Amino acid sequence: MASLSTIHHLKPSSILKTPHDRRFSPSKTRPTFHHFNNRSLSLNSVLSSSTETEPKIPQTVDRFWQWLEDEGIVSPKTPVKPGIVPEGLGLVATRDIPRNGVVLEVPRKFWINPDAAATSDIGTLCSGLKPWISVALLLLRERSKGDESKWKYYLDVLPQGTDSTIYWSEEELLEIQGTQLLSTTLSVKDYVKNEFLNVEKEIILPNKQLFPLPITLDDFFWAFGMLRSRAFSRIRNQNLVIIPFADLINHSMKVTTEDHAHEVRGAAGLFSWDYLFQIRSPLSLKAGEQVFIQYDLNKSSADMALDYGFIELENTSRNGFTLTLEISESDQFFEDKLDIAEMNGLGESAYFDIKDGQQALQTEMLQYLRLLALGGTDAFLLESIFRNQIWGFLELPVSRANEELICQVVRSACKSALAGYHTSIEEDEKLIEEGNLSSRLAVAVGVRRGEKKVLQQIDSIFRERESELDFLEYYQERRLKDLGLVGEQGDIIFWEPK
Ligand SMILES: C[S@@+](CC[C@H](N)C(=O)[O-])C[C@H]1O[C@@H](n2cnc3c(N)ncnc32)[C@H](O)[C@@H]1O
Repeated sequence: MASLSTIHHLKPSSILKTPHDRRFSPSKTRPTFHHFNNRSLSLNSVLSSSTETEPKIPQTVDRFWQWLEDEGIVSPKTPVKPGIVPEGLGLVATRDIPRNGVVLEVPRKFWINPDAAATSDIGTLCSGLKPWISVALLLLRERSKGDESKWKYYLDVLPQGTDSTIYWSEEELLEIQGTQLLSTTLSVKDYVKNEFLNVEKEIILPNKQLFPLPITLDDFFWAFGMLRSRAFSRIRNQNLVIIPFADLINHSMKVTTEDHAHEVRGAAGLFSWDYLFQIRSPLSLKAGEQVFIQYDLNKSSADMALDYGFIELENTSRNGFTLTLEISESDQFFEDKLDIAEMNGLGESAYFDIKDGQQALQTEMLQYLRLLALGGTDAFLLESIFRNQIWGFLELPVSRANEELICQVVRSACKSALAGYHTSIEEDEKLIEEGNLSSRLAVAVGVRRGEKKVLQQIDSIFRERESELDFLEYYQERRLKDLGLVGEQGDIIFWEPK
């Protein structure tokens, strides 16, 4: 049996990276949460002639609607109109719309995607750029053209930002201290900043005729945020496309399918035919009700916080925690373990998403954990003669020491991750119960509560396993059974001379 001392290289910190590994030192002032006024359109300055009872529609939105009409994208037959709704701008049914009824259609020439960037006046600069960067540059270039831009009226209704954590102040980020969301947010911000510095040096500064006005890092973040929150990604041939008008539709958890976007061929103006981006309503709606879609069933709460700036506070099934496991370079069996991991489609690091309520752990995660913990008297399994079988062996407990070690390591990593949050689950739940949280605080409290719950859940799975260590069947026992050397009662049958 392997003793802990023979596998001492396996410390919690070496296999399970927790979010507060990252250095983050926001200012020491207390966080203040403001409701973020994220739209440049001023709701009380320029108002249209909407009726008294309806929220006033800003003039920029009226002008956008007029433009859609002039371009033949909407007509009196269009069953929706823009409205001010709790989620910002949205689309509201003007008559009953059946489930799967067509809500809108937008011809290809208005789509904002890498093709549009390639055929625009910055097209020659875009070849070789990452698709999202070419679209971000197109948005910035068009915005700087003002009245000259083909998308002017659309750009005028875009918000200045969202509640995505990429826009949070340092004080606001303190509210997600210790979370994986914080560490992802900081990595994304670093990534966007580096991309900006590159694009500024290679594209923006050398092409002053196309980018006469300075483009700042904040501008670039604006474009990135618009893409993350508004682009459609799952229609045929379109991995990244902003569809003006269609992007006014908000998300609802009541919608449980993502089958709302279609690419069809049809009339695109008076005399032409083209591809149209079509949205069909996933819900049947009465006149006056808001149109909703499901943005993404697979996104976790943290993904939603980062991409859209909101979460489904009541829906805990999106809560999750990603365990990052790593084969330590200081492990004396590093090469063998890496070889085995790679033969089985994994690498030096592996990531496992654990969801709220998930009772059973992924077999692949247990295999990887057992591999990481393998050492001492179990190390013979790393020999090359077992190379093709070992992954199968690791599906089941290898030895008491190995299984005990994975329990200890995971539990201690969970404890240390839990210690990194500045509030308890109970405190978060009290805040949620009291209500009245600003939109950003609701995201912070919901995500940190969700992560902690999942960490507690992982800890309890391994606590239970720890209590079962004496009753599990291990590799040697299974081997003996396979060889017919274990009797019915688990007793070992010794060879006796006849
Ligand atoms: C595609 S846009 C939808 C139109 C947007 N409401 C607007 O005012 O332009 C996505 C953004 O709308 C907001 N949003 C959409 N659905 C929401 C929801 N269920 N709860 C809160 N905000 C939502 C978020 O700001 C999100 O980033």
